[in-house]
Amino acid sequence: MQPIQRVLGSLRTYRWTSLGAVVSLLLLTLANILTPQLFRWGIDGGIVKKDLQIVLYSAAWMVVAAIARGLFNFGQSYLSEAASQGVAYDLRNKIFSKIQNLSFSFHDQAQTSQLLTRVTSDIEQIRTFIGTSLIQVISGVVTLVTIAVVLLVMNWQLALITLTVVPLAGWLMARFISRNNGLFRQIQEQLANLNAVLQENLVGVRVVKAFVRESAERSRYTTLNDTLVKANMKTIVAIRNTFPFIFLLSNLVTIAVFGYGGAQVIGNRFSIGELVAFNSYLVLILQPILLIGFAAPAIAQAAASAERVYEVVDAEVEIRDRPGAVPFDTCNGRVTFENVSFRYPGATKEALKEVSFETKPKELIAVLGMTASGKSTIMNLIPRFYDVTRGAIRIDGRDVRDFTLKSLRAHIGIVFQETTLFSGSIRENIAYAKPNATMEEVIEVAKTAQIHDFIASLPDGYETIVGERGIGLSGGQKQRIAIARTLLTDYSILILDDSTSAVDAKTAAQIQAKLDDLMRQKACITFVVAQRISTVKNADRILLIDKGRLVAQGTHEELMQTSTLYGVILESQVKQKEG
Ligand SMILES: Nc1ncnc2c1ncn2[C@@H]1O[C@H](COP(=O)(O)OP(=O)(O)OP(=O)(O)O)[C@@H](O)[C@H]1O
Repeated sequence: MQPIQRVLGSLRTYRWTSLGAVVSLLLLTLANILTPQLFRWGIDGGIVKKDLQIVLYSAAWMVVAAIARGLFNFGQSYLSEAASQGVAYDLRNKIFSKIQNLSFSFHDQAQTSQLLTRVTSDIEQIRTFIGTSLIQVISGVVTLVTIAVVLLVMNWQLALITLTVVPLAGWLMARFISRNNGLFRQIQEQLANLNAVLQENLVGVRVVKAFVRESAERSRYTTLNDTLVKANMKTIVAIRNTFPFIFLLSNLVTIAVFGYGGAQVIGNRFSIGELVAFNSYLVLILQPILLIGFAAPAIAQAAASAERVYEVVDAEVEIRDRPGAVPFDTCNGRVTFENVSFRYPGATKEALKEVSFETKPKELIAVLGMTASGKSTIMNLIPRFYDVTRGAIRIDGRDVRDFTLKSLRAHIGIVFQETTLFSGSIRENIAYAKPNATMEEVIEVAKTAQIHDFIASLPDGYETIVGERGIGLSGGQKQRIAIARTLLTDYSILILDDSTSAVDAKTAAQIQAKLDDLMRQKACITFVVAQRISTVKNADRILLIDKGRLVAQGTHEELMQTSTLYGVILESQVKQKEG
């Protein structure tokens, strides 16, 4: 379906509001068209015949028409605004919940600034289209047709002279739009580019400063800003090249109407009042052409915006519940990777190749390997952030794809490698997945994550507000809050993906010691992507990953004996520690 048609279709939800807007618009047009007729009546029946009563009557009716115009104008703009706000509201909610549902693979490929533009400025374009451009076009067409009919009925010869302005002005407008359509699109794109640079700089302000790239970034922004101003100036020039001709045309037609109409008045074939009314219609008839002309590029922009918005709304949710999926409620701790191979969407190489292992209940599994060997990828497959390309992952013998996604993820507590905190208090951040948690519960997990003492030392304690990216906290503090947040969930499988990398070795060991007890009590199985020897030594089993393959597994002592790679990794870490 064409995007614009779809936008119009979404007005169905607001059918009565939209209908009200159109009815108000028709009444407004009627009031507009009646006014010159009242003038005609006042002049011909009143002024010419020296009948004061008719003059007063016509003046009174003109007041009524003016009030009606004001009312219908308000009604039309209020109702069309309400309908457009409603459609924008629905679209914003729809795209937001879609973004929430879309799989990791979508977010891997989508650019944040692009998504932001879709949710904000693209939806705004659609709203302007419904609230303004659409009404302009309907109003323009209705006014044009009605005035044309009225003029033809009043005096067909004069009407034909007057109406010549319509195709000529229409042609000039069409030429203006076709010549400048690319320019309008270019302006939109340049605005988007400018916003992208702004967003990048806001997010990466620290990097910019650290690399002393302020002036380079400033000149990048200024260059784009210049281009935008130049493009905007081009439209002004284009407008200057077109619109004076349209006004000239209208003046010429006014003169022609005055000359030809005047002659007809002298010949008593036409009244003065009719001539005045004709002239008023001439002014009225130009308006819709200009309005339709200006609405055209806005409609083209709205169509492009709608296409981008619907692209996200229609994007396929790759990871979803299978028919007949069952809830995941109990876990006995047997996680099986069965010849698992995985390739990231769009990637050329497999990130995991034929990985097979099986865990035993209550095991603490450490996953170790060189950087980019595939450790996080293994972790990502268990909660189905991605689905395996080949093979299967089972929990207690059942394929993870047979569980409902919601229940599966609700029972997997994961601490990501990169920490994201939300704006709000520390308490809110820790209780993110369990907003009704008691203060005791929050404090308990904070103690386990070795962050309670720090939080308690803050003037506002747990109510301290952290910025959208956790500004004001060190990397290690953020990581520990993230651990506390996960510990408060209803996990039975716990995944810690290098989650203490920014915490010092001593604190990490304390967290580990506390976690060991907890994990063994509460989790049926724990995976730790680890770099530290202490973690690895404590593990019941170590999975050694190299270039996407599981190359060895066993306890620390076993691997020390059997794996050269393990020796190499450990040695590098010992050196790192000593260093
Ligand atoms: N979202 C993604 N899209 C495409 N390729 C990816 C994606 N994430 C990771 N990869 C690739 O998959 C491979 C394994 O990455 P993974 O993050 O699993 O490694 P890792 O062992 O956890 O590394 P590190 O220790 O550096 O965190 C890498 O080659 C990486 O480039």
